[in-house]
Amino acid sequence: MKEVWTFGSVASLLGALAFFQSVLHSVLPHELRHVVAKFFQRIFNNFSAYCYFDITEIDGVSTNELYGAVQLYLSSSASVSASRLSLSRPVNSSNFTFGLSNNDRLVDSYAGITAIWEHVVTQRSSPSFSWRSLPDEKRSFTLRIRKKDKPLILPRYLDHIMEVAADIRRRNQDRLLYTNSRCGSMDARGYPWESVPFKHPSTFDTLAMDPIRKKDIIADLRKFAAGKSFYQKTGRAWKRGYLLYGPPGTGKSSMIAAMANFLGYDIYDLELTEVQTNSELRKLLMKTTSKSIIVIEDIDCSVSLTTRGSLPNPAANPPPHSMDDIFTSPASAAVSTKSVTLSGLLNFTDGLWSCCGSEKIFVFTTNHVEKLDPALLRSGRMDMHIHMSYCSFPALKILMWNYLGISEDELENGKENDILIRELEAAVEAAEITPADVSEVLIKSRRFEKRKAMEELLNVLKGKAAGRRCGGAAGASLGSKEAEEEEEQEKRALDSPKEENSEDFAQICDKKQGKKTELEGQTLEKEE
Ligand SMILES: Nc1ncnc2c1ncn2[C@@H]1O[C@H](COP(=O)(O)OP(=O)(O)OP(=O)(O)O)[C@@H](O)[C@H]1O
Ligand SMILES: [Mg+2]
Repeated sequence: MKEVWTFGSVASLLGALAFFQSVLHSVLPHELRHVVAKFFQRIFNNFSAYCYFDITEIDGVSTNELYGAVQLYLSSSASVSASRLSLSRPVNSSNFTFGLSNNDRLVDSYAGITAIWEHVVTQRSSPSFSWRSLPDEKRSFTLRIRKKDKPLILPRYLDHIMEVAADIRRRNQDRLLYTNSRCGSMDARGYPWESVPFKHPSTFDTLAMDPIRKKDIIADLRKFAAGKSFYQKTGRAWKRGYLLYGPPGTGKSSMIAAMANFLGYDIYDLELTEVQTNSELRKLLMKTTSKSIIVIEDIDCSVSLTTRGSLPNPAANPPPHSMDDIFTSPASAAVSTKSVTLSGLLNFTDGLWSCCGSEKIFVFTTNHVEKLDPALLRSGRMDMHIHMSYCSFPALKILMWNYLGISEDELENGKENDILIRELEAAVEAAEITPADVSEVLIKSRRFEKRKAMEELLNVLKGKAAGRRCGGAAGASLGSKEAEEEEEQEKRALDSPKEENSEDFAQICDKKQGKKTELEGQTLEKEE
């Protein structure tokens, strides 16, 4: 009886409210109704324990970055807790992203404080005049938190959301490879870089090199990526430089790809010959993002970088006649304002501008380390010098696994009883063959069964070693003990980057240059 009475009273109350509302609608004009509604809303807000923040998709006429970030951020918690989700796949991404459905809500918590998110979607009422076409729906997120919690979490919570969203975006999106091959021109948005999805499959697992050195590099990268507080505490810019040097085909580019895939960073492949001035170089740097690897390949071939802006001597340095002269003449490189100079490049890697953004890795590669200016190699600029050398047996084991599916254990354990494996080990060390050449042989012999493929490889390695021995006899200076010692000294100097190493390195270069001139002199004498 009580229930019927309650139901009856609620029904009559609702009826009275509807009647009252229709009377109000007919008596009060639209503007007055709006004022009354606003008044009641204000009273409600004053007495409510909550405050509300609307994050609209379009802020005026520009897209609101925070809306996109919240959408991504909520997608990470939405996938586990909500029952109805929206699904999307962004451009360049190979992953799906979950999202909060229209007019759904979700409870999140940050630092022990509860935040309630609602996704509000309404139809855009009247098509107002706009320079750009706006979507039919008006979308926004509303954040509801307790008024007393507002000062505790607000700026930090939003920063946290931006960070998480950037992380999700990076994980979902494939790496991007940027290039500046546009000759300094910009795109419609004033951006000097062009990008394509970066799909290089090289990883540290597939990279053939000395396993101990590889471990060192991985540890160094890991330390760098997790070193935010270290760099902050020590007042150092959060960046690191790697110099990769060695003969062609030893895996320098593959190493860069492996680094990018390991860290999840984008790559900026800087084509230095396309850059006309130092200021253009700086602009390019300013437009790179954090968490990226900036690569200059074959730095010795890019531009002449052997002088650091010394004063011009017109007699010794005649003015350049062609564009080629500008790039090839060291002095003109310093004099001309129309070229990148060594000091411009040093500023690029080390100056104040190099710190715009953070978490940046610079990688230079070269086949001729002796041609580089020691200033480029000093520690702090190029923190780690990595020698990519000819294929060793440990590297060969990795390639055998990559191409033939022969495991390291199989080779290591079989070595005692299997002469073929022992011969392979000796031959690969003697052959001085690059991993690229070994890869080619292995690709060709993949059609054979494993044993036959190994025999094929052994034949090639033996042939190469024999060829080297013959070649070595002709070029006596190459195989001499003195030359070996020199090479060893050079490696030592480069592998342990310290400030003094630049001097060691300079001495080595001078010595080498001296020896080269001496040899050239001898050859000339002989010819005469
Ligand atoms: N260390 C390596 N591990 C695995 N594969 C390698 C290695 N070195 C070379 N290769 C193979 O050889 C190809 C060429 O190697 P890569 O381009 O990395 O050499 P590079 O040192 O950059 O040569 P260059 O000096 O000519 O630029 C790669 O695609 C890869 O297949
Ligand atoms: Mg390369």
